[in-house]
Amino acid sequence: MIKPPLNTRKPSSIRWFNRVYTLVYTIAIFTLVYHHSRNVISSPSLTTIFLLIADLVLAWLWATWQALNLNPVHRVVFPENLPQVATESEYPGLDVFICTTDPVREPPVRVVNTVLSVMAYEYPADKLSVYVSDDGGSQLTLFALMEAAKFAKHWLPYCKRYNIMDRSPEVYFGNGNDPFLVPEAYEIKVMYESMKARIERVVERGTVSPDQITNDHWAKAFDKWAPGFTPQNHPAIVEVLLENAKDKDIIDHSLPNLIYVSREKDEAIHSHFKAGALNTLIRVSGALTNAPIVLVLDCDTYSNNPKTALYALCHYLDPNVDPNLALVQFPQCFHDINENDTYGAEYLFVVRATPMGMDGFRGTMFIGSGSFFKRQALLGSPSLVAPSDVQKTKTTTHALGNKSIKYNDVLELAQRTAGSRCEENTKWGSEMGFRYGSLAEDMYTSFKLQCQGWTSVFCDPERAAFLGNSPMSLHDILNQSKRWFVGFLEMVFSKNNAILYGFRFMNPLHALCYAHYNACPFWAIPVVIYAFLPQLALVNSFSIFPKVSDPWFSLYVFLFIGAYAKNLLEYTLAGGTMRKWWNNQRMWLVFGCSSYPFAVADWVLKSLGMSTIEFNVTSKVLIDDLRKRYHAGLFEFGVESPLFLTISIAAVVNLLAFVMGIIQVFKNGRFEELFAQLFIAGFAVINSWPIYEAMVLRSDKGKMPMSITVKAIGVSLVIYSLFSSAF
Ligand SMILES: O=c1ccn([C@@H]2O[C@H](COP(=O)(O)OP(=O)(O)O[C@H]3O[C@H](CO)[C@@H](O)[C@H](O)[C@H]3O)[C@@H](O)[C@H]2O)c(=O)[nH]1
Ligand SMILES: [Mn+2]
Repeated sequence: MIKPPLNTRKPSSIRWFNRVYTLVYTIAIFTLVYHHSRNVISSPSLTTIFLLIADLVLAWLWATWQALNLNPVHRVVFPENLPQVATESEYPGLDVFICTTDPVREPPVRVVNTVLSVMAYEYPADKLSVYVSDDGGSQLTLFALMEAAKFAKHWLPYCKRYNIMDRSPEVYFGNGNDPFLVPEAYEIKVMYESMKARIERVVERGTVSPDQITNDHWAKAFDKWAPGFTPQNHPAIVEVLLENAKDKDIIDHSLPNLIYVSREKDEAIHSHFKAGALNTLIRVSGALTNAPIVLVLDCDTYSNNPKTALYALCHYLDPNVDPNLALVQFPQCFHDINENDTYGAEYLFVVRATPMGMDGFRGTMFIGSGSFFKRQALLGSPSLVAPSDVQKTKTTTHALGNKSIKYNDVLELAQRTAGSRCEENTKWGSEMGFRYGSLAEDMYTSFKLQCQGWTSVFCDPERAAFLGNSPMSLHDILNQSKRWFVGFLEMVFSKNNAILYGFRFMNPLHALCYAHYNACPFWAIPVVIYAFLPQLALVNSFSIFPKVSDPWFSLYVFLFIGAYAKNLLEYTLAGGTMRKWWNNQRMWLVFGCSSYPFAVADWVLKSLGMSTIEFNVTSKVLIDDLRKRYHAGLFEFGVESPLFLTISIAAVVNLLAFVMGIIQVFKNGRFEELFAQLFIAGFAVINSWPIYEAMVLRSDKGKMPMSITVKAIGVSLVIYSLFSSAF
């Protein structure tokens, strides 16, 4: 008898349209390059050379993007068929890794909510362990987790009894779920609120006082914070807060393991940021529970669907599974994005379109959170670790046999593996575990895994599996993206880059997908050229594009409309709306004048040894005032940042050029010759509207700081006068 499937994979029907489009558009690009080359030869000038460079970079980025559209696939899972292949007792063990690093930017209450939401998974408790890595080495986080351990005894049975979907208590109680509908709800809500208040009090005070800990054993844990302990310099701490074999909830059911880990820190030794933290967790969990499947989460990405682990099993337990399957990736979705997604922060292309596209080759990227890894894959290449299916891998055993995970020898071993020197002269970070060398450790790790021969799949169920935090201020989002782009540049300029290394070890089309993202910071080149060159020529009445009646003009029209319309189509297919798409393309221009070029500058400074690269953690603090403005659809400026200065200069120059251009056309005619430049400046002006508004019309806290406005106008006038006779 044929068993019902656990999952299906179907190529998307849009792929044929994409392939034809790619072919036609490629011909158009070649024609344009021919046109430019001819111009450069017939009238060599900086203008023609810059235009050629801009379009060559655009062409490369466009071409690599096409790789993502050639074979997108849809997958569906059928968790209802799981009982046909495995009973609950046969499920593989699952170790969940949650990273946090800064109790100020990542409030412990939010970490606790993420922890509780996964502890409450629909998964056998004796197979589930939750590890929290605290890179901040903070008593506050440990205290919060102790509170969570107590509250879990009430929260977990409650969720399971009433089949609650929102298992992050903050979300559940904040969602307007009337707590009086379910008998114990009110009691649980009070319990949650008082836990939250206790945690927040401690966070406000900044220390944990002994009278706040009732459990003697737990009180001892704080002795580790001896004088001289700093987040950058302290011993390893491993605390088992809940042990499945011993701890029970209020209805006497066993609870999952809950373990706090803060790896040893030594200022002289590079921490490798999140990748280093995750590698520590691989070793610590290897010593304690050693589950064959590992779920990686950021501290803000709480579970939004208690069945997600079962969806992952639909791949791992499939009898026909590829033995090299290393990763089941769920999309990173976000809560609290505003109506029209002002900052394009849903990243629909990265989150949905790209993974589907890469899944058509040998697998999607790891995007940092919401990923179920096969532990084996993190321990070496398939040829070394002999891939097997996860069911056959031993579960819940550790290095010292089946002793309690609180047993001293076991804990000592775990603590040793969290030592700062235990990676010296090993393959951790190069051939094993999460890879070092890029701030985009997620993308780099999956790239290296896939080069070793491991594969991955993308799982995108209707209800989002996880929901995370997205920045509400423009400054935060630009800084966050700048970090990613520096990480991409580190990949481009490493010997393991997507082209030189990728082409040798993976399908070249698959490698091109990575090459596309890695080259993203170079968008800065065409965006900056197109943001200034046509405009400065325009104020001088100097025409740099073919006039409207010239046949070459129609090539430009085709390329512009073709690119934008296709982009809109792809965006809506990924689930976006027209308004969101507009904002998304605007953010691309904003990145082009800020985080892309700044990332290049950061990377150059780092390469010259003039600065060190830091992982600037994104703030997850919710500020009411800011939230209101964000939900009103306003851009949040407010701080004096060089990232705002460059976009402001571009906005002012474009406005100036557009106005001057119109005046000149009225005076001298030549509309046909200058139309393309007027159009580009006009397009930039429409896109820059929120910037003008923030400079002139707004008076709230999020407006553009006056100093930036003044500097932008000043610099624009200097640029204008410098170039007034350049053409
Ligand atoms: O030294 C560090 C720095 C960061 N983190 C953790 O890494 C996670 C991601 O950091 P965040 O500041 O939230 O970065 P984002 O830019 O929001 O994260 C995206 O980009 C990162 C790569 O730059 C990926 O690691 C993330 O998974 C992905 O969501 C957080 O849980 C941090 O606590 C550490 O554990 N140690
Ligand atoms: Mn984040």
